[in-house]
Amino acid sequence: MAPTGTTPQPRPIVVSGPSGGGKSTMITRLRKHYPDRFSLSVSHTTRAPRGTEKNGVEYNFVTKEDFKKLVDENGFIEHAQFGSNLYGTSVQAVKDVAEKGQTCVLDIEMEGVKQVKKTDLNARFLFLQPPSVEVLEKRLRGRDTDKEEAIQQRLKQAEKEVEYAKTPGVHDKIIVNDELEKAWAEFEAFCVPDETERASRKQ
Ligand SMILES: Nc1ncnc2c1ncn2[C@@H]1O[C@H](COP(=O)(O)OP(=O)(O)OP(=O)(O)O)[C@@H](O)[C@H]1O
Repeated sequence: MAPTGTTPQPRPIVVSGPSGGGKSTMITRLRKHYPDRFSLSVSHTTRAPRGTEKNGVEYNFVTKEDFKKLVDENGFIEHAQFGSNLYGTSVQAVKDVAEKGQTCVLDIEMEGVKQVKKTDLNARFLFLQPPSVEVLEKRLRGRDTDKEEAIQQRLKQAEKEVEYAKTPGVHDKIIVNDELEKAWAEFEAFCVPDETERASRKQ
């Protein structure tokens, strides 16, 4: 149910951490157990809708002109170009989730975290840290999704992410993703602080 009157809107949760740190693993699990409570934001794109895709559902479909205008207005948390198309997560898209009474979960990298901190989103910040560079490398290889060059690049970027995460006050919670079940329990407790609610989650 959408919040009314003085009911505070759910605060977005920003999940960051090195690529391969386990963000997708945790967020997928969270959404499976709490499908009505958590939601992802709808991204903007300048590519054309495909098939049955609807504006505002799969994406917010916009023109290049409108996209660039929003960039100039600092309306994006993150944006990037893939091929000839632009994609981005807007501040408003995150607010839209909160306005529906759901907690928006954002999976973003360091620069995005800094950007969120400049907004009025009042987010909570969680950092997923791999136990070591060696373990991270093993997981990235085990995932079998990246070429060698991409793995090396991700490991280099990981060092920067971990360094930034050491800045006092940047994150509300740092979880070392060593043993999956232990990390999940900490992750779940941060996202759903209420024990009773956790006890009645969907299986
Ligand atoms: N605690 C864990 N123990 C062992 N393997 C794990 C653990 N957590 C995640 N993994 C595995 O590590 C790999 C990377 O995890 P995942 O894809 O969730 O990372 P990510 O942070 O979402 O990465 P990206 O930012 O690149 O999307 C996956 O194959 C996942 O199954």
